[in-house]
Amino acid sequence: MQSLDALNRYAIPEHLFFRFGPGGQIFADIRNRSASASVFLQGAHLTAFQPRSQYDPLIWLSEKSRFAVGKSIRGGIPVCWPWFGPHPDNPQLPAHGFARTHLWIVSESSSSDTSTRIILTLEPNEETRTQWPHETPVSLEIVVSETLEMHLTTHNAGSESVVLGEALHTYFLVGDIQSVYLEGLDGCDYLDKTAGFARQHQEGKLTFTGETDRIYVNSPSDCVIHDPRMHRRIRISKKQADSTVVWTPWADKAAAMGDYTPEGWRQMLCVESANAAENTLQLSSGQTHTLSVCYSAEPL
Ligand SMILES: O=P(O)(O)OC[C@H]1O[C@@H](O)[C@H](O)[C@@H](O)[C@@H]1O
Repeated sequence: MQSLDALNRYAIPEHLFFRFGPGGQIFADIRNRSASASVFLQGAHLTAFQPRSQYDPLIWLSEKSRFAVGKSIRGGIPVCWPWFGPHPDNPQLPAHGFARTHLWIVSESSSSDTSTRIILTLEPNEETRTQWPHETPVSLEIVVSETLEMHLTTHNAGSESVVLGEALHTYFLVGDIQSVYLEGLDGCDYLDKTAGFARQHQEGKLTFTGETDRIYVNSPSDCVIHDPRMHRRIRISKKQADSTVVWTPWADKAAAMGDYTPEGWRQMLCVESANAAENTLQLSSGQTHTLSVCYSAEPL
């Protein structure tokens, strides 16, 4: 674990500070003329992002989120890696992989008045090798400006190819889940987890009237959340991410999860940029892959 002293090498006056947050966990506190953000070292987990032009944050964080060692934070942008959902062969291993519950290290930072960049890295270690016996260092570059950019890069430094699943599991803040709609998935097939992974076909825009849990495959286009209550659209532009996971738990599931307030689920929608299901990657020895996403808000 990097000490606060070691981390302070990457601090930048006026733009990037390292602080202790809830649960005694260290996070990067980022601010510049365009935006502010928080990124926890456990999981390289961004928990807040707000452009200064916006009255409200773009990213949702549960008021009941746990901030505990080895527990994923509810909300923000968990990094699902190196598998998405349950492990393909071993149900004992944690859902969505281990990257979101391990400590990452900070390896670079830079800033101008309007844009701050931080890179966090997770190297293979004794603990990760018990779950994933592969030499695949991973890094997450985060650029905080009027937009939020994320680049998740995996390098296969081992001698054999690996099968990799991944997602930036982004929780967006919305005015009311029942009044938003999502565009960008028209014509795509999806696997519906609420119906035993039945394969379905999307026609038109997506609205929300109950629990929704879908992996849209072969869906590289921009997705746009239209939010009349917040008078904005959120655009999600991705590269090298062929799947889009759309998830909202609704009341009963949220209540069963233990880290939602009773009404919290109404104000979130997950649109996850992923390589999952049939878009899972095969990374050959020596190969590097980067999944990139840019999030921006536009007035309605
Ligand atoms: O509770 P977790 O592990 O953070 O997962 C939340 C949700 O994440 C979504 O990506 C999955 O499709 C859902 O099935 C899952 O419930």
